[in-house]
Amino acid sequence: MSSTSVTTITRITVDDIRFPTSQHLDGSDAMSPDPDYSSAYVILHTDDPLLEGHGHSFTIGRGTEIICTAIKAHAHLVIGRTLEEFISNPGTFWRHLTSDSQLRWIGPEKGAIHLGLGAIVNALWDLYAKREGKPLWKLISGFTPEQFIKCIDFRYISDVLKPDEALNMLKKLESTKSERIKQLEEQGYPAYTTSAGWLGYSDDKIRRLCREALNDGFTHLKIKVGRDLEDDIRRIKIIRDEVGYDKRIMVDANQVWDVDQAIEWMKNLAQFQPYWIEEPTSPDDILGHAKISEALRSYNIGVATGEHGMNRILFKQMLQANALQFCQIDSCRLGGVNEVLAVLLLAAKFNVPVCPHAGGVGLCELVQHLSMIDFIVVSGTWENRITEFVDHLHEHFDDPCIIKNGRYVAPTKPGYSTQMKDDSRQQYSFPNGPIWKK
Ligand SMILES: C[C@H](O)[C@@H](O)[C@@H](O)[C@H](O)C(=O)O
Ligand SMILES: [Mg+2]
Repeated sequence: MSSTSVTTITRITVDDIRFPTSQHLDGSDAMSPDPDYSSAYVILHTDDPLLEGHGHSFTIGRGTEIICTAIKAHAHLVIGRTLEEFISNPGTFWRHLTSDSQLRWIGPEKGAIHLGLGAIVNALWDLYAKREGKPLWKLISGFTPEQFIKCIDFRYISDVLKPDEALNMLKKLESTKSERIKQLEEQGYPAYTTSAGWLGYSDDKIRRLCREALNDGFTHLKIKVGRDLEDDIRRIKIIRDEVGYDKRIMVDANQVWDVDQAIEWMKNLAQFQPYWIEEPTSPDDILGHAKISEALRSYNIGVATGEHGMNRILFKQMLQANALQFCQIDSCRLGGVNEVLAVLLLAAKFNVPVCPHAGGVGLCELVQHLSMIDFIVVSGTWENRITEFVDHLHEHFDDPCIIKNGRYVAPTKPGYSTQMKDDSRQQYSFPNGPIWKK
């Protein structure tokens, strides 16, 4: 801690912010044909007028008001608390936030209440990082293994990963951390793009965006599938035609299939050598994912899932059951940074690469920090790891992510890159902002 003063959280403000992305079918997939990328947005105000923590949870339009209410329901758990309480034991503070005896009933640790929690927790980390004058990835990379462990609530995962074991994993990588920080600052973190692959895009637009992706240095592209097999085959052919076979293509079905249907459909797409199939079926179906993984192994197609992974317990079981080959943490679906760190550790223990879900609005800004922490502190490698990037709505952020040559450039501004511009928050405020009044 760089300062000895005490900072108290005095009030919170919550905003419902929606972008009309459905107009151009940006973000469209087989399950969500018309998403309006949105943010349930919270500001933690403090008794220091110059210090605020900003956080948000990603939604796709209707229902954002429910997450805003869920955020407000946590207000009594943070107002009057000090930043120093959070800093001195972030894991205990996280347990406090998830343990309200009545709120728990509408979770626990899942659904709307957990999305609300994620926004608050992300805002706390933004506040902490801003106070320390560091970007979040650098703040956490600078923690001792003991400090890192203190961020995590091991309840419900200690049967698989005990704090002592996690501590030893982190200690093994401690002496080489500075080399990785240097590598990261020089080269950036590997990314892939989904910008070309939305289901509602025309063939011409797909072709143009594929070319742009190659020009921008991307080597991995993701596209949406699952609405119609013939259409999938036609669209993947276009993309293979544009990018060739030395680039990797991932496909994403956004939960539309039954388990056996997923296997059959993917056998039909195997000729195009997809690297992974993402969300082939219900995000809660651990054994279903295991069956799909097993069936597609000989085709060299991995299963990726996690953007709807509600908590660390689900990830624990997915990993135990060999149900995923790519672990897609989501910075808002999980209960913010603390729970993400738990899942990073679990994935490292099972030797499964973490390839975060991003896109949306503001998710790229957040997950870049998490991948960087994974690289420097937890897994110690970026081998087989790529973080999603989608080129939408970055202009609304104070510290937008930067992609250079297909890689995320390490952020340098203090905070968690969560802060949206005041003007954007006003313009896109739902339903009374000027954009929605039109
Ligand atoms: C509705 C959204 O755009 C999703 O399609 C998107 O998050 C997607 O699953 C992704 O992996 O980027
Ligand atoms: Mg997806």
